[in-house]
Amino acid sequence: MIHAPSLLRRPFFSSSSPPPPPAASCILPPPPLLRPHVISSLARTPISLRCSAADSRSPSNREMAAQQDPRLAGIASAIRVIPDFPKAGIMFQDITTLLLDVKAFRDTIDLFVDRYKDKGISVVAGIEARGFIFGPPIALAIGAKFVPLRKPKKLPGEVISEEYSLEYGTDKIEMHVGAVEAGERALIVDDLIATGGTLNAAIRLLGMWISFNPFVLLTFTISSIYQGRDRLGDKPLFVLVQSSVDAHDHH
Ligand SMILES: O=P(O)(O)OC[C@H]1O[C@H](OP(=O)(O)OP(=O)(O)O)[C@H](O)[C@@H]1O
Ligand SMILES: Nc1ncnc2[nH]cnc12
Repeated sequence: MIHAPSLLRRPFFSSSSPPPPPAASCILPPPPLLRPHVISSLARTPISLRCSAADSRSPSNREMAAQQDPRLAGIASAIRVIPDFPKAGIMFQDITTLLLDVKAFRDTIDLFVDRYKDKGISVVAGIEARGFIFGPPIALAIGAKFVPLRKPKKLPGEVISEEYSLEYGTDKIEMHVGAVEAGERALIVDDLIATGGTLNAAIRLLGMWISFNPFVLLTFTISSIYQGRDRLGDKPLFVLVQSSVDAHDHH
């Protein structure tokens, strides 16, 4: 069971040196609770999920911003939540339903592109597997190359590797040597942060080649973002929507 009630009241966005927020991201909010889909067997039951955004911490500002950008509600509601997958106690945030919703998918990409275009970003690094879905369209739209951060033994060339622990297991990601060069400005893309282990490993990989903090972004996250966010230290983190689910709210 996931319990983090006190943490849930904390700001979920942290950065001591965030990227300059463009207009769209400034107005992105953790607004009033929204309703994503929760699927248990064939039944859909709503649980709470909040739209969120970058660096706004004032509830009034956030609520105001939420009203200004209705796309977040559509994105949040397009993410399906499946309790106890792949094991008991995990509230699995399923973005495959978002991909079926053309508007929500497009809005997701557009929000990130609006935020990160014209920031001199030359590398978008996507984390396998779901970062491969969201990263390439963002990379193309902002004029950056795409670098896949892959699970072990998938890349044929010389690689550098980082191990990390997951919410439900351990893993490793690898990157081709030479895919990025010193001085490049990178954006790391994934769909979710839970413990933050994956994202931290990605940052360490990129950090071997890029001297400054890479920007990182997620399409949505779960309640344990607070732990994951803390593990990121002062790295800029951009989250579109945030769930505040309790693992057994649905029961
Ligand atoms: O913050 P963390 O605790 O590290 O967890 C987040 C990671 O877990 C998921 O990927 P997963 O490893 O399940 O791989 P997949 O995308 O191939 O399913 C998700 O897409 C993130 O990459
Ligand atoms: N709760 C969750 N939903 C989807 N992917 C995950 N990866 C780690 N935790 C996850």
